[in-house]
Amino acid sequence: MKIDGTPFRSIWRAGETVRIIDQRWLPHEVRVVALSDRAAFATAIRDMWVRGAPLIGATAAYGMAVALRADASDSALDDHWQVLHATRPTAINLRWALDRMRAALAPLPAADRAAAALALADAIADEDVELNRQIGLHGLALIKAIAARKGGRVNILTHCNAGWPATVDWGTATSPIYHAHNAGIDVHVWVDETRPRNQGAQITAWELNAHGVPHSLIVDNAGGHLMQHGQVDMVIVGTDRTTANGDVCNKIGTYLKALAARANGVPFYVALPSPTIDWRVKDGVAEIPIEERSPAEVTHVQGLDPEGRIVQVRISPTGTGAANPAFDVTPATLVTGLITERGVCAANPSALRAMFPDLAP
Ligand SMILES: CSC[C@@H](O)[C@@H](O)C(=O)COP(=O)(O)O
Repeated sequence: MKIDGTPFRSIWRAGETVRIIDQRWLPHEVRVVALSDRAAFATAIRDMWVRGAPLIGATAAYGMAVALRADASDSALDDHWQVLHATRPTAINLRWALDRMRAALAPLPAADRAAAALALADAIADEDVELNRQIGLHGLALIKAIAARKGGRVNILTHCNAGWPATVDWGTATSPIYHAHNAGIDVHVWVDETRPRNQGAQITAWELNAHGVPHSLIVDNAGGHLMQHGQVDMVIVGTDRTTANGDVCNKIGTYLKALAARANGVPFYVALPSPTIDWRVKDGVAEIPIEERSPAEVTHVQGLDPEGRIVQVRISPTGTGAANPAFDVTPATLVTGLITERGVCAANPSALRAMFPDLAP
């Protein structure tokens, strides 16, 4: 997508150098940084310079490629896998990308691994762009149908940032929105701010603004009220891990939106590329590891001060503790449909298996 008229991806290569947008500074500054060794890649994923399930996967792939330049032995291949895999626990794309890299590289002579790894990381990044573009086309059909039925503006609620900065390009939840907007459909997006880190306020609002998509920022608790008053036509969110049964794990608060959507008859869609499916997991609530992040993300908020400095401000009493589970699981029964690169399917095991017979074990 474009920033001030210039096309950008969230991660890219200039020669041998891998660059990212350091998302900690959005929306106030577009800061581009180069990641030059394994430690830098691990820090960038763990400390959320990059975030969003598909981008975490692509970054890990490039991290493996850069790490292999320093040491491409068999034991190093496993060690790079371990270090990069330990960065964040919930998004399955991380493991998917690292497993794919290791499986392709292990049979090669050590001397050939680094170059092959870079080419494979490029392929993973390019594939992600295409998967998300396809998701957009399938989601577009859903939005078109609502626009035709309703005969006016389509109001879509989204949570967190499942936009282009969470992927390599297009986004998952935002791809149908961009496609609809580009096709001339009048779409308006309710953007949940998404406490505690405010990915909605900081990143989704920024990218929709940059592309000229009408949107309104809302506090996380406003969605139910808007649904009760007929102001939400559909919900589209992303996911960090989707089980073989169709449960979806996404940013904390997604589950409450799904409950409110069900109570108000609002369709609740989840957009995902197939690498986000964890075929080994059936029961999302019981089996998906939920990342617990720093209490400081809850007790403080980050923003720009009048002098233009990014600062953290305490909002709770000193001494008050905080819990910070970063994700929750929405059971498949609350999901209207899964928007994948191959089409829209029901969130149940047989529909998922029928959509991906070649991937399901
Ligand atoms: C297309 S991204 C889907 C999800 O990864 C996204 O909704 C999300 O929850 C991101 O969480 P984050 O903690 O910012 O990495």
